[in-house]
Amino acid sequence: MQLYKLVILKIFHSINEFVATKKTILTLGTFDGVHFGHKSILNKVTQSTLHGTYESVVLTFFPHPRMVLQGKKDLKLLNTIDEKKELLEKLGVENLIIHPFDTTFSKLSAEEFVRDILVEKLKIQKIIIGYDHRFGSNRTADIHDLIAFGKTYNFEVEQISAQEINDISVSSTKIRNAITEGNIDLANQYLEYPYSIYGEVIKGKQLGRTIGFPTANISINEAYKLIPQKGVYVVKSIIHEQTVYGMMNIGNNPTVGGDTQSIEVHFLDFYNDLYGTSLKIDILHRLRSEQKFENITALKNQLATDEQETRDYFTVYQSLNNR
Ligand SMILES: Cc1cc2nc3c(=O)[nH]c(=O)nc-3n(C[C@H](O)[C@H](O)[C@H](O)COP(=O)(O)O)c2cc1C
Ligand SMILES: Nc1ncnc2c1ncn2[C@@H]1O[C@H](COP(=O)(O)OP(=O)(O)O)[C@@H](O)[C@H]1O
Repeated sequence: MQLYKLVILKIFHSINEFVATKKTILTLGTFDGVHFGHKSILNKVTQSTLHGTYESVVLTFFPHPRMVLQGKKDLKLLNTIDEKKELLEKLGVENLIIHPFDTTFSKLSAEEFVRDILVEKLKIQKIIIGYDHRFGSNRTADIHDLIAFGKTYNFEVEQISAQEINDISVSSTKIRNAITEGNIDLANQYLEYPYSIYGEVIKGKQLGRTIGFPTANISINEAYKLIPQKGVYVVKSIIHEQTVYGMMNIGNNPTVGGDTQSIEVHFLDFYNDLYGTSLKIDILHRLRSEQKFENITALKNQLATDEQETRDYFTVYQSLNNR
């Protein structure tokens, strides 16, 4: 049985901010999605610190090294930093260091990184890391070097096997691809939680209310957040502590001549003003692709059908979740 310690995750925005009070058990990585594969590594870290002799640390970099070193500004990720914080806290991680990756940092030699950062600053007792991890400027050092440094500087290295690494990288990519293709059910299976978006409700064209389907237009702050394929989805949210169900469209609203992409949710049996509210929207299931209708009446008819399908979905969903 897996034991968990209730922790409040401490966040550090740089390695320099972190002050170790005990020796640490550390892992290093992006952990995009914090899916089932990542959880097996993170559980190794938290289980090793369960008895309080050591403290757990996850070291991650933001911006993502690929954004900095390869100029990949269009890199899209499953989790925003805030989402990742929440997911790591649930797993019982005690410390998260989000270090700003920059070119100066990337120029540290392997030995400087190990000696000055891992040993001196982060006080590692053990590092849990993939067998293929490379580090130091130009990625010169590998796991064998790390094990050798461990003997010099007195820390343990626990390797994650090729099989486990393969599962993890395949699934992060698989989940991103599934979401890009609109296959949200598959993505959610891999994630073991519903993929979600988070943003503020902003003003739209004020058209929704005139056709009987007001929609909260969601504005997402993080340009790097992966948005699912255009289309209509069944969603769930919590508004003022109440669970609300809804249907969401991601698209350009071609029927009303839209050219920019919007994300809008019509909540069922809900009648309040939401402008300025921040909402987390859990995306549960895809209903259909976005279509250009002949006229507004045809769009309205389709929305009524979508509403019925959404209600049917939640009838089954509730009976499964109340068992
Ligand atoms: C569940 C749902 C499905 C939708 N599907 C379509 C669609 O297939 N084609 C389309 O042009 N617009 C679609 N819309 C968008 C409507 O055109 C949009 O809600 C309306 O233009 C109101 O926009 P507003 O909130 O900016 O006033 C959909 C909206 C919702 C909530
Ligand atoms: N059931 C509902 N679902 C979504 N928004 C609702 C609902 N009822 C009221 N609202 C409010 O109405 C607004 C949407 O109305 P709408 O006419 O579509 O305007 P806009 O184009 O500005 O989104 C939402 O932002 C929210 O404040």
